[in-house]
Amino acid sequence: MPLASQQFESKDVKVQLLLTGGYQYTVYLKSDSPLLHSLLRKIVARAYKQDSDLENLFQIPINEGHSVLCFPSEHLIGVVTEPPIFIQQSENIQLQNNYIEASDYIHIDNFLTPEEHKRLLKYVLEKESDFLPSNTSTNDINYRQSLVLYSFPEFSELILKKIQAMIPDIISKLNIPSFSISQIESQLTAHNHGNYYKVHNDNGSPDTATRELTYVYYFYQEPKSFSGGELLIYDSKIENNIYVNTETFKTVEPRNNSIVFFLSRYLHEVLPVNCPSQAFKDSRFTINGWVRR
Ligand SMILES: O=C(O)CCC(=O)C(=O)O
Ligand SMILES: [Fe+2]
Repeated sequence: MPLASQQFESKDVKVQLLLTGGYQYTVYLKSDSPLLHSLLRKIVARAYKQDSDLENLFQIPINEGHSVLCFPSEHLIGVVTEPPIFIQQSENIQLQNNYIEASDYIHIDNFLTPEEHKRLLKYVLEKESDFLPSNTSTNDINYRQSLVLYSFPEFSELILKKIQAMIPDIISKLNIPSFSISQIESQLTAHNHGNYYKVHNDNGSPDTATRELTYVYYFYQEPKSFSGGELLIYDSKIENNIYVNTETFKTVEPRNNSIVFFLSRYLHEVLPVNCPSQAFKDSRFTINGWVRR
């Protein structure tokens, strides 16, 4: 049972146990504790009617270890966690410990026509003063450095239409279950000298949980005036029932006028960009976003 998280630091979680007969108990567990994961696995097993080799008896120390709460596992009907822990309901529900899932991506060149590409570059340079420093859902200032333009109506419609038309083919090439699209988000970014985005996934919080696919369209002015800025997409494995990245990854070169698609749950990062001129016009530009189910 993969849990949707990547930066899963060990921290306290308030866990309310809902038992048959209307009984409720609140316990505090570490987010990476095997007991918490057993409780969540039990809920998933119930949901998917997969009762297997899971624990039959829970014994949970309470009152600072002076008492123990025991109950048969079939009496557990739900858990309320604070902060929220979302269980990723994916096609990989049977992934086992030590199984390595190789990441996959589709990279397509010549996404825009030369004329559209030229127009987009001109547009972006005119909008330089509207770009804002980027942030992350955790507001960690050292996690991501780049500039973002959130509104670019002159281009977003064109891009979104093209992407929407490509999705059935992308789903088939990535060999993932089909889903109906509820929304396609987009933003425009500029990575200049020293900018980066550390390892993250794109759907690990409650408000991003329905993101299925990430796309990134790369464009820049020729001759290319930066190096670096490669996108690394990590392979994943399940460790203590949590998705974590392995040491292995695929490297995506941010080729001019190309677009890449991959699963939003994959861990990925943008390596630092080296742009000696530090001029905005020489940035590594992207239009990127997410296809939601
Ligand atoms: O710029 C890229 O290559 C990826 C950006 C990214 O991962 C994101 O914005 O979530
Ligand atoms: Fe991302």
